This record gives sequence, C-alpha cells and structure tokens, in this order.
Amino acid sequence: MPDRCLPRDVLLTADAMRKADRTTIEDFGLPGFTLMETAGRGATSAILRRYGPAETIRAFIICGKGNNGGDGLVVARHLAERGARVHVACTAPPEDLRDDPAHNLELLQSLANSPGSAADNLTLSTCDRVEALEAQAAAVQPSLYVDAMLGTGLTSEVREPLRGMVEWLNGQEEKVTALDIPTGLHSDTGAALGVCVRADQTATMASMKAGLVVGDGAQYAGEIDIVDIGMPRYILSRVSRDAGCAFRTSDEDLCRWWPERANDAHKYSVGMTVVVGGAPGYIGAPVMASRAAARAGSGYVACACPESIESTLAQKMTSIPTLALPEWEDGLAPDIHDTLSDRLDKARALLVGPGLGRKSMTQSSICDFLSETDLPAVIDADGLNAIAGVLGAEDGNLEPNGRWILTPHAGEFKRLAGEDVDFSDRIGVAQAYAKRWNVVLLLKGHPSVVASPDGTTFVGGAGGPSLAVAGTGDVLAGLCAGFLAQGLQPIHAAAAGMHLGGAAADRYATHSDARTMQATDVLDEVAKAAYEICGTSKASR
Ligand SMILES: NC(=O)C1=CN([C@@H]2O[C@H](COP(=O)(O)OP(=O)(O)OC[C@H]3O[C@@H](n4cnc5c(N)ncnc54)[C@H](O)[C@@H]3O)[C@@H](O)[C@H]2O)[C@H](O)CC1
Ligand SMILES: [K+]
Repeated sequence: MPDRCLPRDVLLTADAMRKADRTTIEDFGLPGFTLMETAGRGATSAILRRYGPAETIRAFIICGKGNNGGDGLVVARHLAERGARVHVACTAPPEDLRDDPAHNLELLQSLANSPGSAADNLTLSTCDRVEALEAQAAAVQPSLYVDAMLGTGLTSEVREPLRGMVEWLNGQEEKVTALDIPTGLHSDTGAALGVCVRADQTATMASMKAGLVVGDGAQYAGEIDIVDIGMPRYILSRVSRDAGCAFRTSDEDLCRWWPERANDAHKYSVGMTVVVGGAPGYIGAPVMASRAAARAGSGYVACACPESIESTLAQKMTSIPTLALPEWEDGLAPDIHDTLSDRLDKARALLVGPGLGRKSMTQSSICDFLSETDLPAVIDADGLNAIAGVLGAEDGNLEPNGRWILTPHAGEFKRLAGEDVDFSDRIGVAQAYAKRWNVVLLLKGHPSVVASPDGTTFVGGAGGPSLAVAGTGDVLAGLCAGFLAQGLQPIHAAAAGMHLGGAAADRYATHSDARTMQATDVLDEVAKAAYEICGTSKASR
C-alpha cells in the first residue's frame, strides 16, 4: 500500500493515536511537550483562519486537567500573544495538573504576570462548577468558546462537573471550536457519551479520528481542520492498520484502482460480469444492478433470471443479454451452474442477489451454485438472505476464501450474523465479521464501511443521506461487481463502487434537490461523475 498517510484520509482510533504518540516520543525522540506546543500553535492558526483576526476575538477557553486541557492552555498563550482577549477557565485546580499541562499552566501564569501587552488580554481562573462558568462568561462576553475539556482520554459517559459544563456550552450562541474532538464524543465510534459538545469547528491533532466521521461524529464536529503536529508520516502509517482504524476513500484511490483499457482490449479481456437475479414481480433490481456493472466498466454484462421473466427483462435491457434459468414450483431449479457453465467460463465476476426473492428452492439452488463456483462474487440483497445460516456454519458448504463481497444493510447483516448486532462500532463490526467469514464486508450506512479479512478498511468518502432510497443498493452492488470483473482486488472493487456511487449521488445534488433523487438518477450520474474524478487520466492516453 503506497504511503497514503495523508492525515485527512486516515481515520485513527484513540489507541492508535496513543501508540503513535508514544512511538514519536519514546522511539523517535520528539518530546511530548513539543507535540503539545505544536498542537496548540497549529490549533491557534486554524482558529484564526476561521474566526480571525486575533484582535477581534474574545476567547473563552475551558481546559480539562489532561493533555486536551494542555492543548487549550497553549492555544490561550498564542491567542493572547496574537492580540486576542483570552479568558481561561480551568476545570481542575492547578495541583491536579501533571507534566505537560502543568508546565503549560505555569507558562500561562507567567505570561499573565509579564509586562507585555499579552498580559493585559489574559485572565485565568479555576472553575469547577457551571455557575462559576456562567458568571465568568457573563463578565467576559466571549465571541468564541474553545472546548479543551476532554479529548481522546474520554473513557465513559462524561462525569460532572464537565457534564453540566457541556450542556451549558451547548446552550450558548457563540461559535465553539473543539480541540482534537468535541468533549463527549467517543473518538472511535462517534457515539455521544451522555453529552457532547456541538462544535462549529474541530481542530483535530495529527490525523482524522474515526469518531469524527462515523456514528454521530459529523453532527458534533462541525468543520474539521487537521493540525499537523510534526508526527512523522511513517509512524501514522504504521498505526493506520490497527484494529478500528480505517482509510477514507478518495478520488485518487478510485483513479489508482481503476485500470485503463489496453488498446487491444475486447469485451472479455475488459471483464465479463454475470448477474443472477430477478423473480416474478422483481424486475427493476436486476436491471439496475446489471446497468451499474456496465457503467463501472465491465466489458460485457449478462443477466441470468428465472425463465418466466426473461422476455420481460430482455425488453428492459438493450446491450445486456438475458439468460433463462429453469424454474420449479418453489423457485429456481437446482442446476444453475450447469445452465450457465459456458458463460461462467468467460466471466470474471458474479453478482448474485438483486430481486431474487426468498423462495426456499431459490435459496438452496443459490447456495449450491455458490458452492460450485470459484468466481469472485458480489452477494447482495436476497443473495445474502439465501446464504444466511449457511455462511460460516460448521456444516456449511460455502468457502468464500476472501473472493466474495457481501453488501448488507443492517437488517440483512443481522440475518447473516444470526444474532443481534451492536452497530455502535460499525468499523469494529465490519472488521470482526469480515475476518470471521473470510469475506470483504461492505456494511451499508452513512457512511458505509467496507472491511477485508486482513483488516484493511475503507469508509465511504462520498455520498450521504440522499442514498437512503430504494434501489441504490442494487446500483452499488452492480458497481462493485463491475469493478470486480475488471480485476480489482475485492476490497478495492468494493471501496471503488462505494466511492463512485457516493460521488454520483453527490453530483446529482449539485443540480437537483437531494431529496428528489431516485436510484436511477444515481445510475445516470455515474458516467459524468467518473469523468470528473478520473477524466484527466483519459487525457493522458
Ligand atoms: N498525538 C496527539 O493526538 C496528541 C494529542 N494531545 C492531546 O491529548 C489528548 C489526550 O490527552 P489525555 O490526557 O490522554 O486525555 P484527555 O485530556 O482527553 O482527558 C484525560 C482526563 O479526563 C478525565 N476523564 C476521563 N474520562 C472522563 C469522564 N468520563 N468524565 C470526566 N472526566 C473524564 C481523566 O480523569 C483525565 O484526567 C488528545 O485528545 C489531544 O488533545 C497532545 O496534547 C498532543 C499530541
Ligand atoms: K475537546
């Protein structure tokens, strides 16, 4: 994997951050005090970029007793030096502070007693009750609050007096900048732990945190600025593959993964996709999935469906041939593999599931089919329902071997898992089950998360709630299958499909109200979205 540790692309956990901190300090030799100084200076610059100039700012900085509070003390010093009016409210008495925070409090007190102009702008107080905070704020009349109460050291629901202070702060009208993460936010899962600061800006240290993107993080973080604190990229890169960490897909990823076509390419060399889907009354899903696979660049897409709907399906698709599958009373006949064998010999990927329905004969025939083929496959919708209970079973006959991409939404996932699943840590859940089942697992949601058995994990870097409409899952599955057919590794095929589908949805919202978007609109935007993302590569040919 290229050193992609651009801080914005990497989503780290608190443990990974602590490990990176420790390695930087103990192995690399950059003192923690220097990291805190750099963090505070960088956060000050981020604040001034959004709310400057300094002379217009009346900052009220609420500092906890840990290193997050230490960052706040450094910000106070630099804002005062730059001419801002600064009031610092320490939520713990000086004797409770240790090491770098204690050192920075001494520096701040020293500045406050210095002859320079900064001293005239700087006041400090200890404030362990909300009432005191309220009184001090009334006196200062701040234009900006800085939340330096808790960062990645938060381990449980926020305790008093900080709980009350967070609630009070959320009632203020002025802008709020959170340092590292909003106080109360779980830095890994994005869950609000009891209470959480609603920030207008988050200045996060060294790298994006997973909790700022997944869960409720996006609702609390506001605009995010990443503060480079001088931590070497190789150290961030090393921890970026730790459990719970992930990469956010980027346009650059999509362009890097998506192969150009050779001049002597033909439809089979580009990659053939066989879609198995549809059932009486379920025509749209296989149509959209097949079209999406073609839009993702599959050289040839064929759609196998029950014989009773084949002619109807054929009328809906021009460049995508249909293949009739024999039916029995209760669903698809069991010899799917034989029926499709000549096509499967030329295919490079399968997509099994769109609109299949849940007839018992169909489900058992699909399981038999999947156990008989070694082709890489995307399994979606009723394809997932067909393998639920068989996948991972001791006596099951399914061996994904990392070749399959499963694309469940939460309900399908629970049926697959056969147990109730706590989705509060969606990255952790995707990583655990991807490893357990030896599959690439794309857990749909906002954002979607895709994990591979080796732990490599991507979070969707594009798209949003507009995708919460029927049929977008068929489009996503088709895009993933189309990329799989072109030879992408399953994890990259899934991440590319997730990113391009999101980008297409984002493109729709540039000219139409996102609430009006239908799945077919996503499909219609794919080609232009792809060109706008990767079009430059075409110019280079
Ligand atoms: N490499 C980096 O990212 C750097 C980050 N820095 C900052 O350091 C904090 C993490 O500091 P830490 O001391 O580990 O934790 P906190 O300051 O977040 O909090 C510790 C403090 O909070 C108390 N506490 C814990 N849980 C609760 C709770 N539920 N309710 C109330 N109080 C709680 C605990 O007792 C501790 O005293 C990181 O976020 C960055 O801001 C470095 O400064 C620079 C490098
Ligand atoms: K904070």
